[in-house]
Amino acid sequence: MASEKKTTVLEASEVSVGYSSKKKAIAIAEAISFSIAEGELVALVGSNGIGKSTLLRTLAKMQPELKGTVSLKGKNINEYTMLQLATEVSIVLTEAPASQNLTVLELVTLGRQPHTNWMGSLSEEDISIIQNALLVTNTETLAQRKCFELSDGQLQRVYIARALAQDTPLILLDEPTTHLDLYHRASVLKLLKKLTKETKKTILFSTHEIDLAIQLADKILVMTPEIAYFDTPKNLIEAKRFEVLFPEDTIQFDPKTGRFTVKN
Ligand SMILES: Nc1ncnc2c1ncn2[C@@H]1O[C@H](COP(=O)(O)OP(=O)(O)OP(=O)(O)O)[C@@H](O)[C@H]1O
Repeated sequence: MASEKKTTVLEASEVSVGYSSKKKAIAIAEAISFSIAEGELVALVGSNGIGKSTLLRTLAKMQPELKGTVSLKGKNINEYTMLQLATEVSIVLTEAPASQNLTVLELVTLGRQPHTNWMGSLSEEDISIIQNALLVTNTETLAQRKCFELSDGQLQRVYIARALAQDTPLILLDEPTTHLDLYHRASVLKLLKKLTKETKKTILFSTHEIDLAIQLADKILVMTPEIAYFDTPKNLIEAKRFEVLFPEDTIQFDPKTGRFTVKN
């Protein structure tokens, strides 16, 4: 049987990311290339400060790329207006938002903004999408609670619900499992996996949970100071790409278990 050709959703070609001041541009990570297909769950891993958040913000056009091209469904992201982009990409960042005073329902409803008319009134379809976002993230019982009352794990699910309410084909998440215990880390990642498989959404998330990413992600983008590797977990393990992530005198990667251990 011929294998189904998947549509490419997000592509980066020789992209450099970083920050520019008046005088000069400072590149944080360079020559990043990858191609992510519809329905794929992709993890972005690398040590602290390597540039994961900077890359995610660049992919969402929140800051310009320094070099190279980011394409969304075959079109350069710079050719999209911000409103067009808001119907294609949602991004969940780690910073605590100013919106903690909202109820869960209000925050998730905000996700519909790019789709509603200028008065912001909700159609039946909007309401049904919001209900579904609450349902699949298991947050419907929290709907009337204020966001500041929630635990980190509950809040993380609410942010995912808001991204789902935005109903974009591509979702970018910056460290969705920070501050969560092992059970909730695994549940959030399993939820992301389920969404990619059941709704064909494409999800790229940054994480320090490399062990879990190896088990759950279809592909992984491994950022190292020299180069970014992009492949399936199996191929990356075989090519020994995880060994270079941390100083080997402290942390060792075991290719048999796909886990890191502390070296005594
Ligand atoms: N607004 C900014 N201006 C200049 N440099 C910045 C800015 N924001 C971040 N940086 C620098 O860019 C580098 C990459 O930061 P970034 O937050 O992208 O890393 P990260 O891989 O997400 O790290 P972590 O795993 O710790 O969250 C860091 O050296 C950081 O100090």
